[in-house]
Amino acid sequence: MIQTKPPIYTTQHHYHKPNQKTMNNKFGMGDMLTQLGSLLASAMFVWAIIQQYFPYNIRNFFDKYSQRFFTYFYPYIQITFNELTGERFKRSEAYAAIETYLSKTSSMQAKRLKADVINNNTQPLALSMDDHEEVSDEFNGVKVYWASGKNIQKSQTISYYPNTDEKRYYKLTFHKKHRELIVGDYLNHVLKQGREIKVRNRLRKLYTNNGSLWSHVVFQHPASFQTLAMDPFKKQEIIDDLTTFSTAEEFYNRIGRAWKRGYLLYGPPGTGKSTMIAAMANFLNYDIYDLELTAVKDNTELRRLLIETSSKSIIVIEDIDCSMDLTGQRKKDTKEDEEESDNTQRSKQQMKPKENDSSASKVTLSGLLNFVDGLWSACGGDRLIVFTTNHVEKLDPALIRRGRMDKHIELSYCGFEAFKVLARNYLYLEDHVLFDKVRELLEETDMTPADVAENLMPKISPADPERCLKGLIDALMEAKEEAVKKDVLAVKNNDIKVENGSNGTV
Ligand SMILES: Nc1ncnc2c1ncn2[C@@H]1O[C@H](COP(=O)(O)OP(=O)(O)OP(=O)(O)O)[C@@H](O)[C@H]1O
Repeated sequence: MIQTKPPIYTTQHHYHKPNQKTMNNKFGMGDMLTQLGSLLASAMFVWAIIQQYFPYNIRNFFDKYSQRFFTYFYPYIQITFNELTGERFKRSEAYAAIETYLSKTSSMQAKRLKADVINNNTQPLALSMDDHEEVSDEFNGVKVYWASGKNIQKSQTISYYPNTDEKRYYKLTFHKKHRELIVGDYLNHVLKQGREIKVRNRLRKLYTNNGSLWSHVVFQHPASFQTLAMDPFKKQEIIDDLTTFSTAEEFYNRIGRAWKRGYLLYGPPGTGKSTMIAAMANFLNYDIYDLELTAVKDNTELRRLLIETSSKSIIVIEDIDCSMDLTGQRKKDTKEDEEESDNTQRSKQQMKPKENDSSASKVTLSGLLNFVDGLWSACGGDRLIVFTTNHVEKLDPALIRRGRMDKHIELSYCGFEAFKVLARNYLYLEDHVLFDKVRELLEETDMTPADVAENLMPKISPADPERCLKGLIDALMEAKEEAVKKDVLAVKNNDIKVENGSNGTV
């Protein structure tokens, strides 16, 4: 289908001369129409002169009436997408998606381009067309035109926002007979493609909250599922689950559920819970929102923070049992519980705000449940929420029931398969005569992947794998002896309690 370029009229200082041939074809070849065409062309010429040389208020006056006049004859439809929207002049998501979508076309067609560094390894520069440029695009054989523009408004007020007097926009022009296709399928295509390219190109961010405000740094963590030491079957199951989730937008729409998934990661300290979150973010190409609940004043602040999170992100609440009072359950903690908790747990408890502290967080379990179930679900886009804990048994069952925390993953002490991953990563070793000894010891004693990794860390350069393995074996034997000593001591203490008339339970 041959389509000619439409005459684009805008309220800007630039003017695209109409194509006379196009106009004649459109309205027939009769004399009268030819004359009408010339009249129209003359009118447009006068209008262009006014735009170029007349002061703002006169231009404004002419704009108002000329727009009405041209609309009558003009067979094209225009849609404007402004860059800044809303009260707080937030950058419009549609504008950003269009800019990204047009980047490739702009770099081929536009004469003046803008470049921005995106620090992406594969594509370091993002190109977009400069103001008052125009490019064409084709969709299902239909040609459309994108023009970039800028309105400069003389504002009387002092604004806190930078350059709010300059209002950029993209204007899409297409023939009115294609209205349905362009307004529906084409625009969906542009926004979807734009978002996808943006996600692929973006620098991912790690957000942390200071009270009710998010601040971010660039997220660059090298962890991946390849480097994560855990049982390969379990690992594959998680990878499959994430892949299914991230590509299931239509499925979630069809079954009428929000596109969300909750993960509960639990296990002793140093078993890789934080490392797994980083691997998940790298795998899915998602941002991370590391939510510090103890810094959140109340449920309202929590709601605000969560509403501000973007799609394609993982919202993480680490050590959930230490971050909040779980419906009074913690208040009922027995003395024994306190004795039981290990040093790490105790130090984390110290970080927890005191109950009579006026600055203490008033976020409640019900506030958190509301967020997991309702408010958060109302925000569009895909999001994962991940809770981590060292003490899964202390969590309120309501918080972690399926539907809220869909997948419960236990990260445990290092097994032989996990050790093999670490040996491959740290020492480039697939096999070694000492592996059997390591396997035997790992079956007999508990050592976290963090400790195993530390023992495999080469201490000299170039690395001596055998020396590292021997170091690990020594450490495992030491841990085994410690465990035996602890057991003996525990049995002795129990015996003493029994002698004193107590069966050891309080
Ligand atoms: N499964 C694992 N695979 C690879 N490395 C691991 C694994 N577990 C721990 N490590 C190593 O140990 C370090 C500490 O692990 P990580 O912080 O992920 O543990 P964690 O379970 O989140 O601990 P905590 O509960 O104390 O926060 C990591 O930097 C990583 O190098």
